[in-house]
Formats: sequence, structure tokens, C-alpha cells
Amino acid sequence: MDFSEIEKRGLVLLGCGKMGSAMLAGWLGQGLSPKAVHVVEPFPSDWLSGTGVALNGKLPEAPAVVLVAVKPQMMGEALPTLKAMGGGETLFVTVAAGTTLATYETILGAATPVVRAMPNTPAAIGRGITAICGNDSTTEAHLALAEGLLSAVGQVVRLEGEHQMDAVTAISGSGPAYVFHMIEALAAAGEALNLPAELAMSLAKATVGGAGQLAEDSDVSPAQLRVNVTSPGGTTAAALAVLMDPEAGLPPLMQRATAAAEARGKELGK
Ligand SMILES: NC(=O)C1=CN([C@@H]2O[C@H](COP(=O)(O)OP(=O)(O)OC[C@H]3O[C@@H](n4cnc5c(N)ncnc54)[C@H](OP(=O)(O)O)[C@@H]3O)[C@@H](O)[C@H]2O)C=CC1
Ligand SMILES: O=C(O)[C@@H]1CCC=N1
Repeated sequence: MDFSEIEKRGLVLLGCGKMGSAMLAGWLGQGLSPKAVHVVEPFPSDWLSGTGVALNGKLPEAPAVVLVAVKPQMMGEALPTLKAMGGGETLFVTVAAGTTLATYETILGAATPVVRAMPNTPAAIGRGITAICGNDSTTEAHLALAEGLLSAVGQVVRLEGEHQMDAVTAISGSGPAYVFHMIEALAAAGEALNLPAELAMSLAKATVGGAGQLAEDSDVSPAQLRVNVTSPGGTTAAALAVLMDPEAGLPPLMQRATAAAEARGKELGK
């Protein structure tokens, strides 16, 4: 990523909790100068204080980018403090779930370029995936700037429009939590089969991590990779008969879980 525009005009990060620090760690790791970053965060972590970024100080008048990473519930309080940066010169990029482009336009002015982005926490190790879409005031240059910034912490995909954002949030924004829960569940299942807890957790982490990497790196589909593990009449087939049950297996459960996430995204947007 060419950070020169951001290093010239500055980047304001509003809120530096779990997602803000995951992205900040990625940018600093990619060589962004900490001096270019101005963070507004009520309770800075020790990690944040040690990064060398400007913390809770005077902000640039027209930074290249404001990255909004506060909770949707805090938006009404936090965003108006940056209203003076709205209007056109500064690109606002927001990662908040649910909150619609129209809400930002109401607070910051309709002429403000706003990109909604949905990243995920593997951004902290450069393995995130972020989906983006912009409002009517965004140009190709704005989208390219947002894309460049977010591609410093993983892959970026552009959406057809904002109507896809709550579904994306349900799949990849929240998705790492489902995978972490899968690790917990697999480890707990190992303990239920009388393995020591530490061994069960090591097996579960390495299995999920290795399978995820294989699925991402391989030209073979996940369905075929699954078949490759499954010997006819063997142990995997016995487990998959339970997991792939059309009524009580993982697919209907995953659909219910992601539908609940999507519905919550829509509620947060109201
Ligand atoms: N966590 C994730 O995996 C993902 C989160 N997101 C989105 O990212 C956003 C942040 O989520 P997350 O990082 O998990 O939440 P966190 O609570 O960890 O981070 C939000 C941070 O903003 C701070 N904050 C609160 N009020 C203000 C304010 N007025 N001005 C500046 N900072 C403020 C909070 O401080 P304090 O704790 O003291 O209130 C906190 O440190 C949310 O909108 C969420 O939807 C998107 C994708 C993935
Ligand atoms: O749980 C949430 O609302 C946020 C959005 C996606 C991941 N975390």
C-alpha cells in the first residue's frame, strides 16, 4: 500500500477497540508511520499507548481519511464530534455493523464521501477480508483509497450495493466467532472422548487452522477436500452423517445463526 496521501494529510481513527486495533496493527505492520495516525479513544490500551500514534490530541482539520470504529450504539454520540470534517475533502470509512450510509449523510452532510466497510478480526495478522460499498458522493478514487487501506490487512471485495452489507456482516464480519466456537466445540468434544484438555485444544486449533489454510490455498473445492478426508465406511463418514443431517445438522443451524445475525444488523440500522 502506498500510504503517502495518508502520511501527508493524516488518518483519524475514531474508536480503537478490538476492530480498530486489529486494523491499526495491520497498517503499522505494513509500514504506515504512526505519526500520521490520530486516535480518539477514551481508554487507550497499553498496546495502543506504545505504538507512537497521536492519542486524544488535536486533530488535523481535513485528514485524508476518518476511520470510524466505534460501536453502532455509540455512533450518535461519537460521530457529531467530527462533523466539521464532513462535506467533501475527507473520506469517511466506517466499519460499524448496521449503521446505514444515510445515517452518516444525515450527521456529516450529504456531500460527504462515505465508504461502508465490513472487515473481520483476522485483519490483525493480515488475513482479514473486507467488503466495501460507497455512497453517491464517493468517486473511484475514494473507493480505491479505502480499498488500498483495507487491503493492507487482507483481501477486499466490492459489493453491488449497501443492500448486501447485513448479509456480508453475518457471514464474514461475524464469521470468525463461529470458527472460534467450532474450535471450542471440537476441543470440548475431544475432552468428552477422554482426551486431556490441553491436547484436545491443540488438536482442534491445528485442525481448524490447517483445514482453513488448505481450503484457501487449494484449487480444489471445499466439498472435494471434504470427500478426500472421507473413506467409504470410515470414521469421517460416521461423523458427517450427523453433521450433514438436513434437519438437525450444521447447514440448517448455520442458516438460522446467520439469519439471526443479518436480522440484528438490520435492527442496528434503524
Ligand atoms: N469486533 C469485530 O470483529 C468487528 C467489529 N466491527 C465493527 O467495529 C466497531 C467496533 O467494534 P469493536 O472493535 O468490536 O468494539 P470495541 O468496543 O472493542 O471498540 C470500540 C471502541 O470505541 C471506543 N469509544 C466509545 N465511545 C467513543 C467515543 N465517543 N469516541 C471514540 N471512541 C469511543 C470504545 O471505548 P470504551 O470501551 O471505553 O467504550 C472502544 O474502545 C463496531 O461498530 C462493530 O460493528 C466490524 C467488523 C468486525
Ligand atoms: O458483533 C458485531 O456486531 C460486530 C460486527 C461484526 C463482528 N462484530
